[in-house]
Amino acid sequence: RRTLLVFSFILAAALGQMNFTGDQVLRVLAKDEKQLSLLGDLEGLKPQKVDFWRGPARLSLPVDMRVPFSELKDIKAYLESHGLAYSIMIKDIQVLLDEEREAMAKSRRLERSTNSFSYSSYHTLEEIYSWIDNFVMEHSDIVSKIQIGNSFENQSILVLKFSTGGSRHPAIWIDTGIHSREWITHATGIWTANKIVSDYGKDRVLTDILNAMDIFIELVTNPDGFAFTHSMNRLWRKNKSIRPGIFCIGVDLNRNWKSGFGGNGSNSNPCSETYHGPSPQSEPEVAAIVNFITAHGNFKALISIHSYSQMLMYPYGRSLEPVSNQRELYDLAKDAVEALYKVHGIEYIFGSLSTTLYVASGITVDWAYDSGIKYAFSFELRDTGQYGFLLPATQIIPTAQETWMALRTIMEHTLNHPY
Ligand SMILES: CC(C)C[C@H](C(=O)O)[C@H](C)S
Ligand SMILES: [Zn+2]
Ligand SMILES: [Zn+2]
Repeated sequence: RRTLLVFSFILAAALGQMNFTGDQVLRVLAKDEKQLSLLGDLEGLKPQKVDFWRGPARLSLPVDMRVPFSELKDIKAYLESHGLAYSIMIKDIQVLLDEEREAMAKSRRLERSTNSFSYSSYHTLEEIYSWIDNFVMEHSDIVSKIQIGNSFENQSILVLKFSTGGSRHPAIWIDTGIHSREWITHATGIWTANKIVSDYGKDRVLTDILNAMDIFIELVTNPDGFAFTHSMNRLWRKNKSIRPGIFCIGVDLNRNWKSGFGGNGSNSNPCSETYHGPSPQSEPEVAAIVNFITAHGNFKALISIHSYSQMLMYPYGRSLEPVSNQRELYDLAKDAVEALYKVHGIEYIFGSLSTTLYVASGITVDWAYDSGIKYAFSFELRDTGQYGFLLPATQIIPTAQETWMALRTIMEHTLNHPY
């Protein structure tokens, strides 16, 4: 077994999988705005000096940043010279990556021998796409698969439709994996899809929802980036688009939407992790969703799932100005996080995006809200930084179970408050 493990690492190394040995995630607490902007100055440098896992937001929120081993000395000197206090959240990224890969290899062997899909493991793009085909075949009475477009690298972009009939039921949209490194979100989406077909006809609330509304789930919203996190760079966030004369790859798909495009909290530097792209909906992965939701014309709720931080937020991200139904969204978010807390005691904070996290422009939920979808939410799943994007697979099912109760609360409210 050890030899197999060693072999797979050698193979991965040979195939070019990036190595993060010695990389650390530092947690920095800025004392004042000056210090916060000093951190911001580290963003988008080439070669990359730091990779923000939780970007500079507000003074009360810590900044988490991965520092490549080669930059550690300089960055720590930079922080100390400016009196920026920091702690080491993760002292060697590669250790966690090795554990993650080992868990996946073990699970894959088990899945092969039992010919069953493990909902408590992470999977590759191919494994998820073949799960989708089996899942749709097994539950063809209620689930169908729709291809809404192709990614930049020509992967098909797939959406699961859950419907009990009717021509144009009011609909609910859920997307996971728009940021490819946020692996817990795809895994949560897959478990949620299975939960819907398992509970329909048993859970009164879900049955009422599905008898009156359709649910659409896009599990791999950034397929190119997701494939890249398996093949080359586990911490890749953006899509994989390339353009002549631009020397960094990828656009942040959560900054490429029309609403507030190019505003504060998005970056015009193509090397930045929050690069908004050349124009709104320039990315096929975003354009596919815009076209699909606009053509359907009857979506009543949209939920875009990210990680990490344990937050439930609603528009706006682009400005501090409250949306018209702010009170309702606040109360609904409160109900949802209470339902989530009851499952495993996990605490979420909630509120509008710009006031709870940071100002971010060109984001999914602002576009949804401005398109008339009054119930628009963005989740940040577990955890709060101990593992960050490298959340162990043992937490997949607990995370999905608690998230389901919040999703169900939002969907129930949407059903009971037609507009
Ligand atoms: C809704 C937004 C602001 C979520 C955030 C991001 O896209 O930066 C995630 C934490 S990655
Ligand atoms: Zn994200
Ligand atoms: Zn209500």
